[in-house]
Amino acid sequence: MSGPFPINFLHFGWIDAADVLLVTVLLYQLYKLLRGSVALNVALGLVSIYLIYLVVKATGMELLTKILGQFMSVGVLASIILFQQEIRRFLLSVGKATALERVRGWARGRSAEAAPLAVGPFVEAAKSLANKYTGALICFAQASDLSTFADSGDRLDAEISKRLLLSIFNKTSPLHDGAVIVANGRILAARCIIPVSENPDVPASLGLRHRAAIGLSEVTDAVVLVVSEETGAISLVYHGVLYRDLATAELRSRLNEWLLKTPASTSSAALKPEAAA
Ligand SMILES: Nc1ncnc2c1ncn2[C@@H]1O[C@H](COP(=O)(O)OP(=O)(O)OP(=O)(O)O)[C@@H](O)[C@H]1O
Repeated sequence: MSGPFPINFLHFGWIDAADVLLVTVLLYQLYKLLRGSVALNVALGLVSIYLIYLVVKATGMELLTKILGQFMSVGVLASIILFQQEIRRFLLSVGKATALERVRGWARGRSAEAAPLAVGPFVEAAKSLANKYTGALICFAQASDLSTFADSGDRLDAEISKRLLLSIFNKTSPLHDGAVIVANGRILAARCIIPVSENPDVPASLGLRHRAAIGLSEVTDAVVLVVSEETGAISLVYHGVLYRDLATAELRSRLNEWLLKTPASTSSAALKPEAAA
């Protein structure tokens, strides 16, 4: 095949160029996913063993080739087990990027018009919780399906009310630990476990509650509200970006803008997003 790069002994065509480009993009995405986590070191270890295997095979060292060959034959299975968290996050981010997920969200009737969400109870509850230094984590589902995370907790499927939110996050409540998931204008579940961000750029001062909020927003389009137990600060996280220490008006404005798609009021222009990603 004649191609753009005629090398005497190689037939390097446009398809090969596209192939190399796609593999490069894939490897870069994998690197971005693993960067900063121990999984990157494990992956580098596996790649090194594979390279050694290729060298010993080419040089004809039979015994070592056999031993490493056995190792490589279970390598795919071992990688799936070792990297299950990373593979899950990768697949979630691929799914999130596809238009299909939006269509699914539309089909579930989750559009703002189909199920208008009253942000008032959340704003009021966040204010009360913050005043009492009670921690809270509330995830608002949009197009991405959060039912897997809801399954990790206790299903409620309850009507939204400030009183219920305060009861859930009350420190003596058996439901207060973990996250509340809100979907289709209902409180879907409480005590849910959501993915924790492994982004090394997240400030060390932020604990697990904030890291979990950032983590979920990295792999879904959910909006996450966090009330800090330590400082009483109210924050929002959206698409991996943390908006810290919000005043009530700013909180309401952002929730309206992101969940109900109504334009932000002028007060929200004062927001200083703190990049967490
Ligand atoms: N993966 C997770 N999914 C859901 N909830 C979580 C997760 N990780 C931590 N949490 C919640 O966060 C609480 C721990 O918060 P921690 O003090 O570590 O975080 P923080 O960000 O410093 O918050 P705060 O400012 O409120 O102290 C846990 O008790 C639990 O309720």
